Amino acid sequence: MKWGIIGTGNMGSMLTTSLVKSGAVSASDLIIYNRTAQKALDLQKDEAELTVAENLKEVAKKSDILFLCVKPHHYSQVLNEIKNELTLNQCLVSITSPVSVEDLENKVSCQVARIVPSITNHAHAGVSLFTFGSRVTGSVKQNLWNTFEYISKPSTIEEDHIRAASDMVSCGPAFISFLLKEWIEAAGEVTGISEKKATELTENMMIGLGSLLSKEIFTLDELMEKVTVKGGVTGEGLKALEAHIGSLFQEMFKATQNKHKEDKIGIDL
Ligand SMILES: NC(=O)C1=CN([C@@H]2O[C@H](COP(=O)(O)OP(=O)(O)OC[C@H]3O[C@@H](n4cnc5c(N)ncnc54)[C@H](O)[C@@H]3O)[C@@H](O)[C@H]2O)C=CC1
Ligand SMILES: O=C(O)[C@@H]1CCC=N1
Repeated sequence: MKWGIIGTGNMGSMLTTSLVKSGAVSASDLIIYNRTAQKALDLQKDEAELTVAENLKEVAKKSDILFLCVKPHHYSQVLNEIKNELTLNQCLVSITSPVSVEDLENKVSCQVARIVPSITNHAHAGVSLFTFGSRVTGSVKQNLWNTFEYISKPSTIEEDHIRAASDMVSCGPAFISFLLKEWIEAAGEVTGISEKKATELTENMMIGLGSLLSKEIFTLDELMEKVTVKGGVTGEGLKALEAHIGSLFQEMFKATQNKHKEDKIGIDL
Protein backbone atom coordinates (compact mmCIF):
# COMPACT_ATOMS: atom_id res chain seq x y z
CA MET A 1 0.00 0.00 0.00
CA LYS A 2 1.55 3.32 -1.12
CA TRP A 3 0.58 6.60 0.56
CA GLY A 4 1.01 9.88 -1.31
CA ILE A 5 1.06 13.41 0.04
CA ILE A 6 0.68 16.48 -2.18
CA GLY A 7 1.77 19.67 -0.40
CA THR A 8 4.22 19.38 2.47
CA GLY A 9 3.45 22.65 4.29
CA ASN A 10 2.18 22.69 7.90
CA MET A 11 -0.27 19.82 7.56
CA GLY A 12 1.40 17.72 4.84
CA SER A 13 4.67 17.70 6.78
CA MET A 14 2.82 16.99 10.04
CA LEU A 15 1.07 14.00 8.41
CA THR A 16 4.32 12.75 6.85
CA THR A 17 6.22 12.92 10.14
CA SER A 18 3.42 11.69 12.40
CA LEU A 19 2.37 8.77 10.22
CA VAL A 20 5.97 7.55 10.06
CA LYS A 21 7.01 8.28 13.66
CA SER A 22 3.84 6.69 15.09
CA GLY A 23 4.54 3.50 13.14
CA ALA A 24 1.29 3.84 11.15
CA VAL A 25 3.03 3.92 7.76
CA SER A 26 6.58 2.93 6.90
CA ALA A 27 8.64 5.66 5.25
CA SER A 28 9.36 3.36 2.30
CA ASP A 29 5.61 3.35 1.53
CA LEU A 30 5.36 7.15 1.45
CA ILE A 31 5.74 9.34 -1.60
CA ILE A 32 5.56 13.09 -1.19
CA TYR A 33 5.48 16.07 -3.52
CA ASN A 34 5.63 19.82 -2.90
CA ARG A 35 5.63 22.68 -5.42
CA THR A 36 8.77 24.08 -3.76
CA ALA A 37 10.81 20.88 -3.86
CA GLN A 38 13.11 21.87 -0.99
CA LYS A 39 10.30 21.47 1.58
CA ALA A 40 9.83 17.83 0.55
CA LEU A 41 13.58 17.22 0.36
CA ASP A 42 13.98 18.56 3.91
CA LEU A 43 11.55 15.91 5.15
CA GLN A 44 13.56 13.28 3.31
CA LYS A 45 16.67 14.35 5.27
CA ASP A 46 14.93 13.06 8.43
CA GLU A 47 13.38 10.00 6.80
CA ALA A 48 15.77 8.77 4.11
CA GLU A 49 13.40 6.00 2.96
CA LEU A 50 10.78 8.53 1.84
CA THR A 51 10.32 8.98 -1.90
CA VAL A 52 10.14 12.55 -3.22
CA ALA A 53 8.20 12.60 -6.49
CA GLU A 54 9.39 14.68 -9.44
CA ASN A 55 5.94 15.98 -10.29
CA LEU A 56 2.22 15.84 -9.47
CA LYS A 57 1.42 13.15 -12.02
CA GLU A 58 4.07 10.84 -10.56
CA VAL A 59 2.76 11.06 -6.98
CA ALA A 60 -0.82 10.60 -8.22
CA LYS A 61 0.03 7.58 -10.35
CA LYS A 62 2.06 5.81 -7.65
CA SER A 63 -0.27 6.29 -4.64
CA ASP A 64 -3.05 3.99 -3.49
CA ILE A 65 -4.17 6.63 -0.99
CA LEU A 66 -3.39 10.21 -1.93
CA PHE A 67 -3.66 13.13 0.50
CA LEU A 68 -4.31 16.56 -0.94
CA CYS A 69 -2.70 18.99 1.53
CA VAL A 70 -2.67 22.24 -0.46
CA LYS A 71 -4.84 25.26 0.33
CA PRO A 72 -8.36 25.19 -1.14
CA HIS A 73 -7.61 27.85 -3.79
CA HIS A 74 -4.95 25.53 -5.26
CA TYR A 75 -7.32 22.54 -5.49
CA SER A 76 -8.57 23.24 -8.98
CA GLN A 77 -5.11 23.54 -10.54
CA VAL A 78 -3.82 20.41 -8.78
CA LEU A 79 -6.93 18.34 -9.52
CA ASN A 80 -6.92 19.29 -13.20
CA GLU A 81 -3.37 18.04 -13.45
CA ILE A 82 -3.90 14.70 -11.66
CA LYS A 83 -7.49 13.70 -12.37
CA ASN A 84 -6.70 11.61 -15.43
CA GLU A 85 -4.13 9.60 -13.46
CA LEU A 86 -6.62 8.56 -10.78
CA THR A 87 -8.56 5.28 -11.04
CA LEU A 88 -11.31 3.66 -8.95
CA ASN A 89 -8.72 1.56 -7.08
CA GLN A 90 -7.26 4.70 -5.55
CA CYS A 91 -8.61 6.99 -2.85
CA LEU A 92 -8.12 10.75 -2.85
CA VAL A 93 -8.23 12.24 0.66
CA SER A 94 -8.85 15.95 1.04
CA ILE A 95 -7.93 17.57 4.36
CA THR A 96 -9.81 20.85 4.08
CA SER A 97 -13.32 21.62 5.34
CA PRO A 98 -14.73 24.02 2.69
CA VAL A 99 -14.46 21.43 -0.10
CA SER A 100 -17.22 18.83 0.24
CA VAL A 101 -16.72 15.18 -0.54
CA GLU A 102 -19.64 15.42 -2.98
CA ASP A 103 -17.93 18.20 -4.99
CA LEU A 104 -14.73 16.18 -5.14
CA GLU A 105 -16.62 13.08 -6.28
CA ASN A 106 -18.00 15.09 -9.17
CA LYS A 107 -14.49 16.18 -10.14
CA VAL A 108 -12.54 12.90 -10.00
CA SER A 109 -13.46 9.30 -10.77
CA CYS A 110 -11.55 7.64 -7.91
CA GLN A 111 -12.73 7.00 -4.34
CA VAL A 112 -12.91 10.16 -2.22
CA ALA A 113 -12.73 10.87 1.50
CA ARG A 114 -12.15 13.91 3.65
CA ILE A 115 -10.07 13.73 6.81
CA VAL A 116 -9.57 17.09 8.51
CA PRO A 117 -6.57 16.73 10.80
CA SER A 118 -5.34 18.94 13.64
CA ILE A 119 -1.95 20.25 14.61
CA THR A 120 -2.47 18.23 17.82
CA ASN A 121 -1.98 15.07 15.72
CA HIS A 122 1.75 15.98 15.80
CA ALA A 123 1.66 14.72 19.38
CA HIS A 124 -0.33 11.65 18.24
CA ALA A 125 -3.31 13.13 20.08
CA GLY A 126 -6.44 15.14 19.33
CA VAL A 127 -9.09 14.39 16.73
CA SER A 128 -9.30 13.75 12.98
CA LEU A 129 -12.64 14.41 11.27
CA PHE A 130 -13.78 11.74 8.81
CA THR A 131 -16.31 12.01 5.99
CA PHE A 132 -16.38 9.16 3.47
CA GLY A 133 -17.62 9.53 -0.07
CA SER A 134 -20.06 7.08 -1.66
CA ARG A 135 -17.37 5.22 -3.63
CA VAL A 136 -14.99 4.38 -0.77
CA THR A 137 -14.71 0.62 -0.24
CA GLY A 138 -15.05 -1.00 3.17
CA SER A 139 -11.40 -2.02 3.25
CA VAL A 140 -10.15 1.49 2.43
CA LYS A 141 -12.45 2.94 5.13
CA GLN A 142 -11.05 0.48 7.66
CA ASN A 143 -7.48 1.11 6.57
CA LEU A 144 -7.81 4.91 6.85
CA TRP A 145 -9.55 4.68 10.22
CA ASN A 146 -6.97 2.24 11.65
CA THR A 147 -4.10 4.35 10.33
CA PHE A 148 -5.43 7.57 11.85
CA GLU A 149 -5.97 5.83 15.18
CA TYR A 150 -2.16 5.85 15.48
CA ILE A 151 -2.11 9.65 15.57
CA SER A 152 -5.60 10.75 16.67
CA LYS A 153 -9.12 9.84 17.71
CA PRO A 154 -10.96 9.57 14.38
CA SER A 155 -14.54 10.90 14.46
CA THR A 156 -17.19 10.76 11.73
CA ILE A 157 -18.70 14.14 10.84
CA GLU A 158 -21.67 15.06 8.65
CA GLU A 159 -21.26 17.84 6.11
CA ASP A 160 -23.62 20.15 8.05
CA HIS A 161 -21.35 20.17 11.08
CA ILE A 162 -17.93 20.17 9.47
CA ARG A 163 -17.33 23.88 10.17
CA ALA A 164 -18.18 23.72 13.88
CA ALA A 165 -16.23 20.46 14.25
CA SER A 166 -13.18 21.85 12.51
CA ASP A 167 -13.41 25.04 14.60
CA MET A 168 -13.18 22.87 17.69
CA VAL A 169 -10.49 20.38 16.71
CA SER A 170 -8.41 22.13 14.02
CA CYS A 171 -8.76 25.87 14.70
CA GLY A 172 -9.19 25.06 18.41
CA PRO A 173 -5.45 24.99 19.26
CA ALA A 174 -5.10 28.53 17.86
CA PHE A 175 -8.27 29.79 19.55
CA ILE A 176 -7.38 28.32 22.95
CA SER A 177 -3.78 29.58 22.66
CA PHE A 178 -5.14 33.07 22.01
CA LEU A 179 -7.36 32.87 25.12
CA LEU A 180 -4.47 31.60 27.24
CA LYS A 181 -2.22 34.45 26.04
CA GLU A 182 -4.97 36.89 27.13
CA TRP A 183 -5.17 35.13 30.52
CA ILE A 184 -1.39 35.37 30.97
CA GLU A 185 -1.38 39.05 30.04
CA ALA A 186 -4.28 39.80 32.40
CA ALA A 187 -2.55 37.98 35.27
CA GLY A 188 0.47 40.24 34.77
CA GLU A 189 -1.64 43.41 34.53
CA VAL A 190 -3.74 42.70 37.62
CA THR A 191 -1.17 41.03 39.89
CA GLY A 192 2.30 41.84 38.54
CA ILE A 193 3.30 38.16 38.01
CA SER A 194 5.94 37.91 35.25
CA GLU A 195 4.92 36.73 31.78
CA LYS A 196 7.55 33.99 31.94
CA LYS A 197 6.27 32.59 35.23
CA ALA A 198 2.61 32.89 34.21
CA THR A 199 3.34 31.13 30.90
CA GLU A 200 5.18 28.28 32.63
CA LEU A 201 2.35 27.79 35.14
CA THR A 202 -0.38 28.01 32.50
CA GLU A 203 1.28 25.63 30.05
CA ASN A 204 1.83 23.04 32.77
CA MET A 205 -1.74 23.43 34.02
CA MET A 206 -2.94 22.74 30.45
CA ILE A 207 -0.75 19.63 30.23
CA GLY A 208 -2.23 18.43 33.52
CA LEU A 209 -5.77 19.20 32.40
CA GLY A 210 -5.23 17.35 29.09
CA SER A 211 -3.82 14.42 30.98
CA LEU A 212 -6.82 14.26 33.36
CA LEU A 213 -9.18 14.31 30.41
CA SER A 214 -7.18 11.75 28.44
CA LYS A 215 -7.21 9.37 31.39
CA GLU A 216 -10.96 10.06 31.77
CA ILE A 217 -10.42 10.81 35.45
CA PHE A 218 -12.87 13.74 35.37
CA THR A 219 -15.35 15.25 32.92
CA LEU A 220 -15.52 19.03 32.38
CA ASP A 221 -18.52 19.28 34.73
CA GLU A 222 -16.78 17.21 37.40
CA LEU A 223 -13.68 19.39 37.16
CA MET A 224 -15.72 22.52 37.83
CA GLU A 225 -17.49 20.85 40.71
CA LYS A 226 -14.35 19.40 42.35
CA VAL A 227 -12.32 22.59 42.12
CA THR A 228 -15.08 24.88 43.33
CA VAL A 229 -14.72 24.64 47.08
CA LYS A 230 -17.86 26.04 48.77
CA GLY A 231 -17.36 29.70 49.65
CA GLY A 232 -13.92 29.69 47.99
CA VAL A 233 -12.16 31.73 45.31
CA THR A 234 -12.96 29.50 42.31
CA GLY A 235 -16.66 30.26 42.69
CA GLU A 236 -15.95 33.98 42.65
CA GLY A 237 -13.76 33.61 39.56
CA LEU A 238 -16.44 31.56 37.79
CA LYS A 239 -19.06 34.20 38.63
CA ALA A 240 -16.85 36.89 37.11
CA LEU A 241 -16.38 34.74 33.99
CA GLU A 242 -20.13 34.17 33.65
CA ALA A 243 -20.83 37.87 34.06
CA HIS A 244 -18.31 38.95 31.43
CA ILE A 245 -18.16 36.21 28.80
CA GLY A 246 -21.13 37.66 26.90
CA SER A 247 -21.52 36.29 23.38
CA LEU A 248 -17.77 35.77 22.84
CA PHE A 249 -18.01 32.22 21.52
CA GLN A 250 -21.29 32.73 19.62
CA GLU A 251 -19.50 35.51 17.72
CA MET A 252 -16.51 33.26 17.05
CA PHE A 253 -18.67 30.43 15.65
CA LYS A 254 -20.69 32.92 13.59
CA ALA A 255 -17.51 34.45 12.14
CA THR A 256 -16.17 31.08 10.99
CA GLN A 257 -19.58 30.05 9.58
CA ASN A 258 -19.61 33.24 7.49
CA LYS A 259 -16.05 32.76 6.26
CA HIS A 260 -16.81 29.11 5.45
CA LYS A 261 -19.78 30.15 3.26
CA GLU A 262 -17.65 32.78 1.53
CA ASP A 263 -14.83 30.26 0.92
CA LYS A 264 -17.25 27.71 -0.52
CA ILE A 265 -18.57 30.27 -3.01
CA GLY A 266 -15.00 31.26 -3.94
CA ILE A 267 -13.79 27.70 -4.63
CA ASP A 268 -14.42 26.62 -8.19
CA LEU A 269 -13.17 23.09 -8.68
N1 LIG B 1 -2.98 24.49 9.44
C1 LIG B 1 -3.84 23.70 10.10
O1 LIG B 1 -3.82 23.58 11.35
C2 LIG B 1 -4.86 22.90 9.33
C3 LIG B 1 -4.96 23.00 7.94
N2 LIG B 1 -5.86 22.24 7.27
C4 LIG B 1 -5.95 22.34 5.81
O2 LIG B 1 -4.72 21.91 5.28
C5 LIG B 1 -4.47 22.54 4.02
C6 LIG B 1 -3.05 23.05 3.99
O3 LIG B 1 -2.86 23.94 5.06
P1 LIG B 1 -1.40 24.25 5.59
O4 LIG B 1 -0.61 22.99 5.61
O5 LIG B 1 -1.57 25.02 6.85
O6 LIG B 1 -0.89 25.19 4.41
P2 LIG B 1 0.60 25.47 3.93
O7 LIG B 1 0.58 26.70 3.13
O8 LIG B 1 1.54 25.39 5.10
O9 LIG B 1 0.92 24.22 2.98
C7 LIG B 1 0.47 24.11 1.66
C8 LIG B 1 1.60 23.50 0.86
O10 LIG B 1 1.12 23.20 -0.43
C9 LIG B 1 2.17 23.47 -1.35
N3 LIG B 1 1.59 23.63 -2.68
C10 LIG B 1 0.85 24.65 -3.19
N4 LIG B 1 0.52 24.40 -4.47
C11 LIG B 1 1.04 23.19 -4.77
C12 LIG B 1 1.05 22.39 -5.94
N5 LIG B 1 0.47 22.78 -7.07
N6 LIG B 1 1.67 21.19 -5.89
C13 LIG B 1 2.29 20.78 -4.75
N7 LIG B 1 2.33 21.50 -3.63
C14 LIG B 1 1.72 22.69 -3.64
C15 LIG B 1 2.84 24.72 -0.81
O11 LIG B 1 4.15 24.86 -1.32
C16 LIG B 1 2.81 24.43 0.70
O12 LIG B 1 3.97 23.75 1.12
C17 LIG B 1 -5.50 23.65 3.90
O13 LIG B 1 -6.44 23.26 2.95
C18 LIG B 1 -6.11 23.77 5.28
O14 LIG B 1 -7.47 24.09 5.24
C19 LIG B 1 -6.66 21.34 7.89
C20 LIG B 1 -6.59 21.18 9.24
C21 LIG B 1 -5.71 21.97 10.07
O1 LIG C 1 -10.17 23.39 6.76
C1 LIG C 1 -10.19 23.66 7.95
O2 LIG C 1 -11.24 23.73 8.58
C2 LIG C 1 -8.90 23.89 8.63
C3 LIG C 1 -8.93 24.41 10.00
C4 LIG C 1 -7.65 25.17 10.09
C5 LIG C 1 -7.33 25.42 8.72
N1 LIG C 1 -8.04 24.72 7.92
